[in-house]
Amino acid sequence: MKTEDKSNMPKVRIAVIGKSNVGKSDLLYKQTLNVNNSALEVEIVDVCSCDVKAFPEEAIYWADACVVVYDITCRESFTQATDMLQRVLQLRNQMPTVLLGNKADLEHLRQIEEVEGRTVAIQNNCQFYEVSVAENSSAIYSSFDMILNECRSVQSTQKTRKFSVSKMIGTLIGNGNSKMIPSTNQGGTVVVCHKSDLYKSRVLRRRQNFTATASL
Ligand SMILES: Nc1nc2c(ncn2[C@@H]2O[C@H](COP(=O)(O)OP(=O)(O)OP(=O)(O)O)[C@@H](O)[C@H]2O)c(=O)[nH]1
Repeated sequence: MKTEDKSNMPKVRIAVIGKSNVGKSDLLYKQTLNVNNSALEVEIVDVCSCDVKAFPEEAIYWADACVVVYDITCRESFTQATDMLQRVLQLRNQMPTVLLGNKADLEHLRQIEEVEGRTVAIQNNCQFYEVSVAENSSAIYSSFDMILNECRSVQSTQKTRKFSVSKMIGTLIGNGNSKMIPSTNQGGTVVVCHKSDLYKSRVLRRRQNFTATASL
């Protein structure tokens, strides 16, 4: 793909968080996305094992969406995921978020019933899936499709709002002629502060240039 094409591509940044050993890295390496034919650049940060004490706040501000992972065979990972989910939504209550219960292939070792995960997700108003990265379950793809679609719908709402703000400012400064006012945020009417300005890479491993296609 040409560089200029890529620079115009919508971008989605996803933070993946959860206790150590729940399968975050495997989830990312195996992930491929292919929904319809609209290009979307996806940047994923695998936030190395973290807990609420060392909560990756910067990554949450940087991201457009968050995936919280636990291991269905480990009660502690579920407790941590629950705390982390609440913390994420305290910081960014409108952020598209999904709770994933991984290692669903290890049914005989299960410590967390599916209904427990689903209940926490409902209480926090986020999506929930049980998946098995080992078995490459289709729920992995459904969860990422869902989160990308949610992000793109948020982004398109934001674009509409920016356009409206430009027009409103034009009206306020007494210039009703839309030809004289930039209809986009170029030309200094609206300053966009990128979340990446808030982001520091110190505590994170970045997976860049992860390109996917998605719907909308
Ligand atoms: N049975 C089974 N094992 C899995 C699954 N997903 C990951 N694993 C295994 O779980 C272990 C931990 O996976 P990682 O991807 O390294 O976990 P992580 O969350 O990135 O761990 P940290 O890097 O310590 O944060 C590895 O041995 C994986 O092979 C799964 O769906 N089922």
